[in-house]
Amino acid sequence: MKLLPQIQVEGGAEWLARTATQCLIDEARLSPKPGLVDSRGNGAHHDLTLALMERSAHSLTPTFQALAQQSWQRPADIALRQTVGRLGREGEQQMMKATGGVNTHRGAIWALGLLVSAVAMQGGDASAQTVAETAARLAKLPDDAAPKVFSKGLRATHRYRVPGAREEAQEAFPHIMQRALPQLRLSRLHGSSEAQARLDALMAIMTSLTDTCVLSRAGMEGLDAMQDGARAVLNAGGCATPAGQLALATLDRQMLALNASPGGAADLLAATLFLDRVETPYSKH
Ligand SMILES: CC(C)(COP(=O)(O)OP(=O)(O)OC[C@H]1O[C@@H](n2cnc3c(N)ncnc32)[C@H](O[C@H]2O[C@H](COP(=O)(O)OP(=O)(O)OP(=O)(O)O)[C@@H](O)[C@H]2O)[C@@H]1O)[C@@H](O)C(=O)NCCC(=O)NCCS
Ligand SMILES: Nc1ncnc2[nH]cnc12
Repeated sequence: MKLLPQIQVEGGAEWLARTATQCLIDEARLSPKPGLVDSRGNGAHHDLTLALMERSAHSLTPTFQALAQQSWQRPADIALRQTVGRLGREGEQQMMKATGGVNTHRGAIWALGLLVSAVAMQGGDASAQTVAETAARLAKLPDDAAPKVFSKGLRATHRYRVPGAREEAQEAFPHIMQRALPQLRLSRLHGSSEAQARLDALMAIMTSLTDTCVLSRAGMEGLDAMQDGARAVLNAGGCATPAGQLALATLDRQMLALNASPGGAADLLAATLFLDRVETPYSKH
C-alpha cells in the first residue's frame, strides 16, 4: 500500500504527457486549417512540415512528463515556478534539437506545459476551470532565471499594444475557457463530426485572439482578416455547413495571400483538446 501514491504520480504523469503529445499531433493533423500546417500541406510556412510538427510533438513527451512529476500536489510558489521555467526551457531545446532549429511549438510548450503542471498540482483530478486558474497562478509568478530576450511576441505586443501568450495564461486562458471549449462541445452536440467541431473551436479562438505570429508576419491587416474571416465561418453555421466550408476556404486563401499563420491559435486549440480530455478522460474523443 505504501507504494500507491508513487504509482499514482508515475501513472498520472505518464498519462498527462502522452495526452499532451497526442493533442499536439491531433492539432497538427486537423484539416483544413487556414494558413497552418495540416495534413494537406505546409500552409503559409516554408520551414515547417507535418512530419516536423509530429517529430517536435514526440520530442516534448519527456518534458511534459517531468513537468507533471515535479508539480504533483505542489502549491503555486516561486520554487515550483522556477522548476517549471527551467523544464520549459529545456523542452524548447529538445524541440529545437528535434527540428534542426525550427520553432514549431514554443507557444504550445508554454500553454500545455503550464496546464500539465496545473493538473498535476491538483493531484490529477480537477475541472478544466480549476486547472486554468491554477495555471494562471503559476504564470503570474516571476521567474528570475528567465533570460531577458526581446522575442517576436514581445515586439508585437509592444508595437500593437495587445496581449500575447503571457497574458493569455495569466488571465486563465479566456480563449480556451470562454470560446474554444464551449464551441467544441456545442458543435459536437449539434451533430458535427469531431474534425468539424475542432475546426469550429479553432475559429472561435481566431475570432478574437491577438495572435502575435499573425501580427509579426502580416500586421494589423492580417489580424483583422483572421478575426473577420473566422467570424464569417461561425456566422455561416460553422464547418459542418456548406456555407461555413466556403467561408473557411476563403479565409485559407486570404491567410496564404497575406503570408499569415495563426500559430498561437493552433497552440490554444491543442490546449483546448487537452483540457477537454482531462475533464472527460473516458469519452471517445
Ligand atoms: C511566454 C512565452 C510564450 C514567450 O512569449 P513571447 O511572446 O515573449 O515569445 P515568442 O517567442 O514570440 O512566443 C510566443 C508564442 O506563443 C504563441 N502565441 C502567439 N500569440 C499568442 C496569444 N495571443 N496567445 C497564446 N499564444 C500565442 C506563438 O506560438 C506559435 O507560433 C510559433 C511560431 O512562431 P514564430 O517563431 O514567430 O514563427 P514564424 O511566424 O513561422 O516565424 P518566421 O517563419 O517568420 O521566422 C510556434 O512555435 C507556435 O507554438 C508564439 O510564437 C514562453 O515561451 C516563455 O516565457 N517561456 C519560458 C519558459 C517557461 O517559463 N515555461 C513555463 C511553462 S513550460
Ligand atoms: N499546425 C501548425 N502550423 C503552424 N504553426 C503551428 N504552431 C502550432 N501548430 C501549428
